[in-house]
Amino acid sequence: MAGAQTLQLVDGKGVFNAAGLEEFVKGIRLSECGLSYAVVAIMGPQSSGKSTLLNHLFGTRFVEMDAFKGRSQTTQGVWLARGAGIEPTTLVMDLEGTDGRERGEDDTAFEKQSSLFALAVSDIVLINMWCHDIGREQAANKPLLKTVFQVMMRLFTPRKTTLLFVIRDKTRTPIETLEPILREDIQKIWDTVPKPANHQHTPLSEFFNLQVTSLANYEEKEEQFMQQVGELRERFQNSIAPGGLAGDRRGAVPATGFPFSTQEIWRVIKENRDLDLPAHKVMVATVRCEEIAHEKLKGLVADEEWRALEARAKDDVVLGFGKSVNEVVEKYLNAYDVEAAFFDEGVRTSKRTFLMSNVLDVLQPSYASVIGHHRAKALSSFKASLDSGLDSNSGEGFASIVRRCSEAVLADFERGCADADVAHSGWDSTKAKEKLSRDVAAHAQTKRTEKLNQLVAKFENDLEASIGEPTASLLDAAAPDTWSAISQLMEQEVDDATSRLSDAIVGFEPSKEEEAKIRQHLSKYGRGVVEKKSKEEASQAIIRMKERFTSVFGHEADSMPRIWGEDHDVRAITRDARASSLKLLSVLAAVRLDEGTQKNNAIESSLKPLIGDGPETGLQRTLSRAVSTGNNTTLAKTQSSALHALSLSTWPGVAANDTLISPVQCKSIWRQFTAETEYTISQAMAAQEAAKRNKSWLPPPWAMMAMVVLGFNEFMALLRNPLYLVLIFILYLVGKALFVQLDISREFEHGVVPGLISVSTKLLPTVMNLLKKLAEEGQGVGSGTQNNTNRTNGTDRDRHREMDDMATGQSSVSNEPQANGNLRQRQPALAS
Ligand SMILES: Nc1nc2c(ncn2[C@@H]2O[C@H](COP(=O)(O)OP(=O)(O)OP(=O)(O)O)[C@@H](O)[C@H]2O)c(=O)[nH]1
Repeated sequence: MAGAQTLQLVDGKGVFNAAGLEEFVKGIRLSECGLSYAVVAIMGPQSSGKSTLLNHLFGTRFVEMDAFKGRSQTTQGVWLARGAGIEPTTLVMDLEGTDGRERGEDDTAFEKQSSLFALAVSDIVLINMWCHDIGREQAANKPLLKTVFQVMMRLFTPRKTTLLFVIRDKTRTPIETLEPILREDIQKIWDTVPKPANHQHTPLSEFFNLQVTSLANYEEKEEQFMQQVGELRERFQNSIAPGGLAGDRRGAVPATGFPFSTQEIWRVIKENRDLDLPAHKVMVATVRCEEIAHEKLKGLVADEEWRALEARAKDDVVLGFGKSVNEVVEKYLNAYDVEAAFFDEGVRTSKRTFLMSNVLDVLQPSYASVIGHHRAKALSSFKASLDSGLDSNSGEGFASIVRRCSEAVLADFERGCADADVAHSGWDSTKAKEKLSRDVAAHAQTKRTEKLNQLVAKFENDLEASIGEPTASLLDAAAPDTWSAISQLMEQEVDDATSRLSDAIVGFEPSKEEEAKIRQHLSKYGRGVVEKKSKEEASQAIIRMKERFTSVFGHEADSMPRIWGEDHDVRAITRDARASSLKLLSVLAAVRLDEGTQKNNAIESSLKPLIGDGPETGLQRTLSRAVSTGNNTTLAKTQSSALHALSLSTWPGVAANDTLISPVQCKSIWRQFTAETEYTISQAMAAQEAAKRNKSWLPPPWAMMAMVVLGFNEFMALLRNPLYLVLIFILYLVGKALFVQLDISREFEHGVVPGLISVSTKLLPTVMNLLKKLAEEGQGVGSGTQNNTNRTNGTDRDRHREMDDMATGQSSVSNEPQANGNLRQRQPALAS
């Protein structure tokens, strides 16, 4: 039924074709028109040639009644088409006739509804009327006009719609005569229409712009009709321009809101409610602006440029982020502005704000991500520049490097934030900057602590070296002022170290408290080194004591090895050696860095009675007797009470944590020491006895005389036969060799019987060995090599040395290493 550009907007049953309208609007691209479009509607009696007029006037294709079928209703509901060749875009609405017989009296309601709809939507309403009805009381258009004026009151605000009365089938009466009569008729009708109180005195001209035109009979004077229609058509060109047919129109709805607006108007009309056009306009603006805002937001979210920015922002800093984002946002805001330009300003602005807020919601995560990347980058840049500053050894202080680097990265970060700034967002990077500052400060603090610790550790190592070994050496010397010397050494080294450390930490700009704390730590550390070294030495007290004992016992005053002779007083030497070891024990017993000498003397005095203590060995008993048989008989009592004091676990006047070896432990160590050194003493005594024996190897003079007298014949026989001499010499050599090989003097050190037994067991193997050596030497004589000579020389040298040993009577006891070896071998056995 409809042509290509014709739409049944409201059907005969009053159903609004919203989907069709959307399609229609899209098809004619109405949304691009803004406010530059006009809406024209036609009202009038049924079959009064409305459709015919519109089709000729606007080039539309509304269905016309077939002239040969008689006058009956052809148009039902409301139809819509676009006027062809009319600028600006003109929408034309053909309404159902107002007095149609087909609908009967009940349909008057639809007449009212469609009339109200046409008045609310249109800028120009054509009132089609027969020329012969003008001035007639029963004219067909009178009820129509009444209806128009009545419903107009329900629009609240006049739109200043142009009512163009088109007088059809114009007679010979000139229009100039007809028009006043028509206006008079219209005024009469207006006056009779009941009005609300606020419009009681409102003139008709306030609501309508009345225009009148006439047309010749289309059926009879078609040519004239066509000419007049052509002239009338010209009046619709630029109809909305000032002075045009709709130049005075008010409250036009922007083109993009037209479909929604018309639909809403029809809905309100159908619900038989009053149509508040201003409120409707705001409502349409609200809905449409919101739609446009959503549309633009959707466009931005899907925008390729934005999506690329968003993807990059996730991974890294995006240079020029703010600028790029602003360009994208600007594009969509401008589009919104263009589309929403003709809607109510208040609504438009508020929805723009709403759009911007939603846009910012979309942008915010990416912005936050970019700022986060800038922050992370700034922090790592700070770390790198700090490390490089510290490694450069430029002489710049730590605090100064930190200041320089942090200022640089914070400035960089601020530039990054400015670069990422999104216009109108109001986003503040202060918090991010504060967090960066905190992170930078935390890292600097960590680094500072690390560097300070390294520095302090270096000084600790220095102290360890400068105090540790000297302390050990001083303790080993066990002089009377050992502890005051150690204390002095410690203070001196700590003072030196703290002074150097103070210079070294200047660059860290430490507070006075911090510096004092570091100095205190170093001082404490120095003391700790002494204590540690002392503990180490104390743990080896028994070894040190034995070394000391061996050293004193086995060496003369001039440090030469002692060769035990008859004139040596073993007891006195033993007492001296033990006293020396006891002194060492007293030094190692406790740390005495404060008033060391006094405490040292007190401990030494407490330990002195131990000289008489020890296991009840033969030697010990001898030594005890030596002490107890002295002139002072009260010595034993004094020693007894002193020994009781040695049963305590701490030294008087010495703090528990300064105690290295408790009195009880001292007692135990001493007991072990005396037991383990006993063998050395007995060895010395044995050596002394042997020396005595060696000295008296010649027979008595009477025996020598007897030998001369009784052996005179043998002596003479020897003189007569020198071969005996050679034989004797050979026997001497063999005997001497056996003497050396068997180490006869040593074997007999422990008595004659053990010596004989030992020598008898070794004799045969030694003789065999000697013979073997002689045989080997006999074979080697012919070759006469240098090696043999050397070996012989070597053997001679050994022999000479052995003979020298025999001559000097040096014993194994005087050989210190051997003695120590024997001592060590026997320690476990003694201890057990
Ligand atoms: N007398 C006269 N008849 C006309 C004129 N114009 C059209 N007609 C005839 O009137 C009849 C109805 O024409 P339409 O244009 O269909 O009239 P309408 O008002 O649109 O009819 P509905 O849509 O049914 O209300 C047709 O037979 C036309 O030829 C005219 O100017 N004068």
